[in-house]
Amino acid sequence: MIRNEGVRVKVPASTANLGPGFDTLGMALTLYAWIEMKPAEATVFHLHGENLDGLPTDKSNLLYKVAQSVFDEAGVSLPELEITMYSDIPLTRGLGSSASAIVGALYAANLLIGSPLSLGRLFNMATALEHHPDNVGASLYGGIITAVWDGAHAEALRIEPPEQLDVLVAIPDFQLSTSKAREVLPKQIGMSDAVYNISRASLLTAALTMGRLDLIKDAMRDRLHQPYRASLVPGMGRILEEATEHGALGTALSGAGPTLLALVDRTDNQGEELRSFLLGVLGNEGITARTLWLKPCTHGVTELTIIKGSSLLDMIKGEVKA
Ligand SMILES: Nc1ncnc2c1ncn2[C@@H]1O[C@H](COP(=O)(O)OP(=O)(O)OP(=O)(O)O)[C@@H](O)[C@H]1O
Ligand SMILES: N[C@@H](CCO)C(=O)O
Repeated sequence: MIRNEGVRVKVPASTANLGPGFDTLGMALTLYAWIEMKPAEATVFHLHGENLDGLPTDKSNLLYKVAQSVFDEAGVSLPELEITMYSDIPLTRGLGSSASAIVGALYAANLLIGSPLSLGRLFNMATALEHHPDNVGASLYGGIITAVWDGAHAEALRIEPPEQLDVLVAIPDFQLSTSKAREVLPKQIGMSDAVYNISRASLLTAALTMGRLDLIKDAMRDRLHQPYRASLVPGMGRILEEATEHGALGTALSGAGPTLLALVDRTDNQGEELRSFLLGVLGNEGITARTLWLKPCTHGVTELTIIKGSSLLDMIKGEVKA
């Protein structure tokens, strides 16, 4: 059943590699992208907002290719689409823009043909495309995600985020592609670093599940990727070492960076000191950045009801954006 009137979805951004959980622990964030998809006579794109500047507006666009992979998987032919997107998620900054685009397009395309594919199947397809189950799992299911991927099959469990948890992100004014940030990683690591991370990833998962925010400081530390990526984000080393003295529960490089993320308990913290610390350290390195206060997003990608006569942009203007 093809829904000729089209479909609209809202998909959250995500942070991956939460602390020691490299390629494993992710969290959805209250920062969003919106996608509308309709069958059309000829393929056309409407990309709105500065975050989508420069992306292709033809069939080479990721959204189009992802939608076609859903139709192929379901045995449906729908070669021409009208795709509209608006995004508040900055591109190539470590906030999962590619994962949210993939998850949003998979979910919208599946809705458009009557939802023949299960969420689990969409999760597998998304992971095969993105290779990082923590990013796509968070955008798909919401909350905190612990995920594994063996190259063919992805599994994830969702953890409800502790209510008092807030997230402060400092987003530098430069882009850092995931592929470039992966090039600096070693091919092999030593047993002591493996144990260092596995123990902390386990502790962090349990601490977040049980609301033990006091354990985050020790549990957030990492030796698998952050030390190697420190030179790509000047100031990061100091932020990771010292932010807990300025009100953070713990800090991490968000995804492949360059965004830095701090978990915060706002019930006993006003946050301004931490914000100034992050901006000050980056500023000393000559890096301009902006900060956003976010929350963990408790829901994943969702369908929005289309009100006749109201465009996607009208609908977004009516929402309070993060
Ligand atoms: N809406 C979109 N439409 C088409 N392509 C997109 C869209 N969003 C992201 N992309 C593609 O994904 C690339 C960014 O992916 P990359 O993995 O490097 O960064 P990220 O997903 O923003 O951050 P991270 O994966 O570290 O969290 C963009 O350069 C672009 O090619
Ligand atoms: N886990 C990936 C993040 C991609 O979003 C990396 O750090 O390379």
